[in-house]
Amino acid sequence: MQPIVIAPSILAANFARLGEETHNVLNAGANWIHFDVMDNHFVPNLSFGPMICEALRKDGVTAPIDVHLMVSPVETMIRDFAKAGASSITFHPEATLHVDRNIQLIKDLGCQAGLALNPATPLNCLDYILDKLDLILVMSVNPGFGGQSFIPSALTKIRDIRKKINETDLPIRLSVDGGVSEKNIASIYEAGADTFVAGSAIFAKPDYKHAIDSMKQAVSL
Ligand SMILES: O=C(CO)[C@@H](O)[C@H](O)COP(=O)(O)O
Repeated sequence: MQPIVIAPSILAANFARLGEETHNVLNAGANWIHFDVMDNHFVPNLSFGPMICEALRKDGVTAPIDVHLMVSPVETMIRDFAKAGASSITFHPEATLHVDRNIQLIKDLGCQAGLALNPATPLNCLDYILDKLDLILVMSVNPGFGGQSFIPSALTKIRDIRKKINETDLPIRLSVDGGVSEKNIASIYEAGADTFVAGSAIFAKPDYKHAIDSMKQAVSL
């Protein structure tokens, strides 16, 4: 298992003060910044693109930026986000005919490669590519919006993926995204996740440090 990572999703931040909000969660103890990219095509919502990622880098954000592409097609955005300073880039297998090629593209551009699985996406999408991945992102809500409730069947999926990862002996991260909070993070961790994406459970709280510390304490860090 990899060291625990708390990755606030800035989708839930105040967009009018995005730079300040990003620095605030990092100063409050966040390990990564999770960057949700929505295109109103693959998912029914529109968020932000590579220019915002680049602006955060120019504003002095040095922490890993974990880009989650909820877009189709993916190739152009992979190239643009790698250029804009993304550390990892994750896409959905349903968004492209060429999963293997796009994993390779991400790596060739110097980023870590991830695959995101929607709640109903079967695990056989990991066949033949598992050893090429740096990260698997389990969606515990249907993608498109923050503030939804955690879908309990995600716990079974996390356990099943953890078994697969452990069989490889590779340092593949298992990330969980959607409805993660200080109340359920312990059960998600026990199921086998090591990376926790949380939007409203952090940004809707008045004290980001208290919110992040509560999550870390719940997994005994
Ligand atoms: O990618 C998504 C939604 O599509 C997530 O990153 C959510 O934005 C997480 O938000 P909360 O469920 O934690 O509010």
